[in-house]
Amino acid sequence: MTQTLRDLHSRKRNQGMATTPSGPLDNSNYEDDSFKTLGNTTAKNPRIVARDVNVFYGTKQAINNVNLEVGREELVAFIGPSGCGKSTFLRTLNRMNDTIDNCRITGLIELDGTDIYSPDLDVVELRARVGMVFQKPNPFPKSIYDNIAYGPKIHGLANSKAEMDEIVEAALTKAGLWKEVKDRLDNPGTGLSGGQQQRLCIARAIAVSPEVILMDEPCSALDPIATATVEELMHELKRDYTIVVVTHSMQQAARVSDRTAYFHLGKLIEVGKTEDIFVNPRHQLTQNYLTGRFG
Ligand SMILES: Nc1ncnc2c1ncn2[C@@H]1O[C@H](COP(=O)(O)OP(=O)(O)OP(=O)(O)O)[C@@H](O)[C@H]1O
Repeated sequence: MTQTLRDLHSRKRNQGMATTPSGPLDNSNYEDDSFKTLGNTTAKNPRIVARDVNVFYGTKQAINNVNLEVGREELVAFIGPSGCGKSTFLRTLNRMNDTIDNCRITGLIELDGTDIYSPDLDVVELRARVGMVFQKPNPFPKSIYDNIAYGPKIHGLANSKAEMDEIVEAALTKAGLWKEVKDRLDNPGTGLSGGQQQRLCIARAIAVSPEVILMDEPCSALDPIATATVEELMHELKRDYTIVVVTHSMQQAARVSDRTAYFHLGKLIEVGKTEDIFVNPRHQLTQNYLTGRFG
């Protein structure tokens, strides 16, 4: 069942509570070195653990001392004003920032207890375990079948054509696309609609059996109907995968996520159950963002 902002607020009203925060908001200055993220940054049974993470582009600091855990079978949304560091932090989780020349990261990020920045870690394998879906659907200029088969081929996941067929069908089925494309697997992936292309990219990530799927504004190039389909899919997928999604849409965060993390100028200001963040934000900055006072 998806939840909407209206659901969250009406549930609150039905409980006889105001929809404005019940307690005084915290105004602590996030620029102070002593500032600590409000809310519970830990997760039961964490799959991802980030400790004291800082990210620099040259001399500019984009992420400042972020601590966060993400649990298995959990969908966490990153929200916050443009430029606050959501995408930068997301990219630290599968070392996509490695591709940016002047980017430097300090701190610790673990996936299932393994330091992903360890020098002997295989980054290609890491990016299969932590897949990524981007803002703009980016299918390869290949057939629908080959888009999915590409990763499993590289990672040697199939011993025969029959096994590869099974992987392709399973990934497309999980991404809710099989029925729509099963009769045209040889057609180019780029010929699909925007929403279908995005589901193809999700299927491509799934095909290499990841543990985590990172999504960077996955619906921002999609129309509302394609967005709804992808959001439904996110709901389905969180049963099997840990998902972290960056979104500019507060409605989307409210609809799909279990926990929400609010970033502001490189700091993780507040994190908590999505319902709590939306109905009872604890920091003034979070409330300002949620009520549209900035961002
Ligand atoms: N490759 C880069 N080189 C230098 N600075 C960068 C680079 N990428 C991002 N930044 C800067 O780092 C800060 C965080 O950017 P980031 O893209 O992570 O924010 P964001 O919250 O995802 O923004 P948006 O919502 O607009 O996508 C910004 O000040 C941005 O200008």
